[in-house]
Amino acid sequence: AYVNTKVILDKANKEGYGVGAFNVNNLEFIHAIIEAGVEKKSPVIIQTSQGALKYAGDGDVYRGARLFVKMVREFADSVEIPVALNLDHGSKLENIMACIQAGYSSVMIDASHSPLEENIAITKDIVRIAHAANVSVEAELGQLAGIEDDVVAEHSVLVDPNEAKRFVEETKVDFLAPAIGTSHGAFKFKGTAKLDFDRLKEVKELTKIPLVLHGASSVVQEMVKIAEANGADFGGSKGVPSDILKETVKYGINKVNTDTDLRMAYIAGLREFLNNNPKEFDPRKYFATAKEYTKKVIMDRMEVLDSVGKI
Ligand SMILES: O=C(COP(=O)(O)O)NO
Ligand SMILES: [Ca+2]
Ligand code: NA
Ligand SMILES: [Zn+2]
Repeated sequence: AYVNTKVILDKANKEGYGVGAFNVNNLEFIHAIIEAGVEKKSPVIIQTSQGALKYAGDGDVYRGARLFVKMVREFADSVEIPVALNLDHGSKLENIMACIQAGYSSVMIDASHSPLEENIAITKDIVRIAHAANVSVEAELGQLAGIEDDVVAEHSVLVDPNEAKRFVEETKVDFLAPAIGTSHGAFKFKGTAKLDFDRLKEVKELTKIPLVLHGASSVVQEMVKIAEANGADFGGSKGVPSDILKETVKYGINKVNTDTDLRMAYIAGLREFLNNNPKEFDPRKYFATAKEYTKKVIMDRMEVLDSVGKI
């Protein structure tokens, strides 16, 4: 069933487990996510970046938003598990409005690189507009190192728990993404993975709402190795280990943003298939292994997050 993201995350918050929020750019990744959710009887959040709207709409973000709602709703309405569709890292009003108008379950307004007062003001406006259309809202406090669509942050700026309390009270935002040391992509840590659990615990204590972990991919080495055995060069890649991910869920993370792990699995399957099947040119064949590997890492993640059976 197609649901509001709040339905999925309020339950996860109440019962203390995590739900994967999986990024997609095309139909094939939607297949992997839905199949994994059905097999594991797990809720799923499917999400698209602003770039995905442009990509799927072939340059038109309004068309992209409508297309994703139609594709996701079609699958969601044909399965029992709860499925939500979220705009990830919305920063431009045009993309946020396109998604609200198209019927997304939720939108993220990411103004975390702006001063606090500005982030509060913008988020307040989006919450008012989105709630009027029964769409829930995610916002972010602090900054992840690395690149977010069009914003480059040299280093991460960790969340201030007291700012988080004020932010949630003033904006009435539904979900909050506190920066606690992760970053996007496949190269998250130079040395050992270390997140600021104390800040996370404080943010949860002070806000009580569902929290979101960005940059949460583990960079599954099994997939990295298959990709590298078939020509990829992902040297130095490192993500959030599963045991650390479990700790973040224990301390209050409920939405776990996962993009890189799906990309790694997909490219591993694609490279392996293409190298082993020089005569094949049917996309339904050469995308099959890629989907299977992607579905596998999603199902494994549902076990780690403890969202299995939670429908
Ligand atoms: O935060 C993410 C995804 O992070 P990863 O690169 O770790 O998958 N999307 O908003
Ligand atoms: Ca941000
Ligand atoms: Na998001
Ligand atoms: Zn993110």
